Amino acid sequence: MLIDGKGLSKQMDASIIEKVNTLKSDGIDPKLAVILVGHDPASQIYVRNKHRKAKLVGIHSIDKRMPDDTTQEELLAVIHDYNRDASIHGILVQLPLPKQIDESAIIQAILPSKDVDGFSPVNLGRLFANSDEAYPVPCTPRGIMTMLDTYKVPLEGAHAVMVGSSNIVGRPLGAMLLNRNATVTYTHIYTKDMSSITQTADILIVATGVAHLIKGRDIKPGATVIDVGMDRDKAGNLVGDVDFDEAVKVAGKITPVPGGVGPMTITTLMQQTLELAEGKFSQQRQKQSVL
Ligand SMILES: Nc1nc2c(c(=O)[nH]1)N[C@@H](CN(C=O)c1ccc(C(=O)N[C@@H](CCC(=O)O)C(=O)O)cc1)CN2
Repeated sequence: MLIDGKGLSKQMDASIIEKVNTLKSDGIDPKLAVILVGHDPASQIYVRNKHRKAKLVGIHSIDKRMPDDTTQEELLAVIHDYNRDASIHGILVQLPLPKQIDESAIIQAILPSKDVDGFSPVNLGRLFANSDEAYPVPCTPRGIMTMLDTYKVPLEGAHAVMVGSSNIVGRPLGAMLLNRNATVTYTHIYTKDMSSITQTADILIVATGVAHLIKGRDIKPGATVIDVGMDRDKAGNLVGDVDFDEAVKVAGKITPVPGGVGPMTITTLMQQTLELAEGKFSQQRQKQSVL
């Protein structure tokens, strides 16, 4: 069965539009600030798509562009301005950043209460501690959890194997799955005999940036396969980290590339901007819902 991230994101958009309208009728205008430093071609596309989606759902978005040679101090000054601006509910800095800028210093400068990407150490700490508070979480992992729940993939007791342990996807997603009582194995570039581990996964999540790394033989029959990769094949086509033509014959459920995880990331960003504007994350001791 195909897990249709694109279709699901469209359904979610409709409900976000309704909630944004309700919020606006209460006098609150949800506002998202998106900061892009430099001219990375992929980042320019993702940022353009974020503004398009924001417009579609009625969220006001600020399109802040800064040149490639922006200094860390200049970027910090913009973040501090946005932190102080009460009309802005969510702030994100598109990653990756140019080399002269320390990514972690930038992420830490965003107020945790406006951290719509869920990357700040405060919010990640809450996630890894399985805190009872409500807090924003990284959008790609949350979008994947929404897909798993929507397609009724059992999590409790399932063996979830992460291939790739990035701060944006692998690590936080492993924590979310652990918080839902899955048995989580992280694998990475130093893992020995990776295939013997992936073959035991009930849920296999692949986020490595290596085109077609995972073949049919690496997958347990009937497993759910989530492909976070966005790579180019020799002909320049967009492909995933999973060899889809092989995997689809073995997997029980599988996400396509494109049209799987990517669209859910952007819709989840809108969902979290809305929730920040609603004040959901300022209510303490409210159990985090991943839906
Ligand atoms: N500040 C952030 N930076 C980055 C994040 C993030 O969540 N926050 N994630 C990625 C990039 N990203 C969002 O920013 C992103 C990547 C891809 C897609 C997407 O919709 N992909 C489509 C294909 C698009 C294409 O044709 O190229 C798909 O998979 O169908 C959305 C968001 C790194 N940086």
